[in-house]
Amino acid sequence: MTREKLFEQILQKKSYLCIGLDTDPKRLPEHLLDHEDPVFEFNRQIVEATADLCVAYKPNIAFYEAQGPKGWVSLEKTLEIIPEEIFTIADAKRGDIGNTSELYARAFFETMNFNSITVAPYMGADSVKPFLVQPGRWVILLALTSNPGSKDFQMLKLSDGNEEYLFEQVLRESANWASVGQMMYVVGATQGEYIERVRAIVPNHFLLVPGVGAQGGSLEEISRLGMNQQCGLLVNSSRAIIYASSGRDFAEKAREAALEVQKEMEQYLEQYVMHL
Ligand SMILES: O=C(O)c1cc(=O)[nH]c(=O)n1[C@@H]1O[C@H](COP(=O)(O)O)[C@@H](O)[C@H]1O
Repeated sequence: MTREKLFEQILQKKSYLCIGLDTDPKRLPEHLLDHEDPVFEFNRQIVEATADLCVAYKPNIAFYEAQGPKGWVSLEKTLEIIPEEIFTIADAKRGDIGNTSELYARAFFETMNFNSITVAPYMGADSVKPFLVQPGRWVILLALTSNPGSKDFQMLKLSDGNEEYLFEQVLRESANWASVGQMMYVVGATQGEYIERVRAIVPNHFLLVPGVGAQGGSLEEISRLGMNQQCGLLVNSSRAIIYASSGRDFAEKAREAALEVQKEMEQYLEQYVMHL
């Protein structure tokens, strides 16, 4: 998908919500357990209830892999029922030596038809470039993650006299690997105080922002400090939406939770993005 198409969808839906399909078989509503593929049935109903409110879905691959072959089947079936205009993210956090990354790219972009994949930058340019060979397929590179451990490496100060954090060097260097039409960055919503430093280096890139909802990040802060002229944000929420209820009304409650976020996003789009 092109950046223009993504922005078009954001304007049309007045939303930059990404819903995380982190579907844990242990958290499925009981009445779904009789279905042949309960995980798929759960996803199907979530997608049906929320597709007009979000612009992206992000299945976290761990939730599917953990179930072995049947998990991959649930994932493929889920991908097939996501409407074509919606951006899809394989949250797989991959990256390896070149020829291995090529196979990861084939797995998620050819065997499966994802628009994008999350990739770890630690192994450097040659581990990321194999994901960038097809136009319209995106790399979403981990820059400043939402978890407490982000301090362990990403926040280390480099000893080159510039007083930069390691995550800033990751942004600066990797911005040369692809255009703004093929690269996005993960920046946690819990990292609001650093968002201006991120935008100083990558003003035009889209950022995938997880960490609102269950992890407590502020949608208002990330929107105010992180938006650019093309919105430039995809804000993910997983548990707070898909597990809004554990009963028969789970899809309806997921819709209500998504609608609440979308309404707030509509306000920020009007306030901060001039195009509306
Ligand atoms: O790459 C990610 O999506 C990601 C990066 C990060 O820094 N923090 C983070 O929480 N995530 C993912 O975003 C989702 C957050 O889920 P909730 O906390 O339930 O909204 C999970 O799938 C995480 O794996």
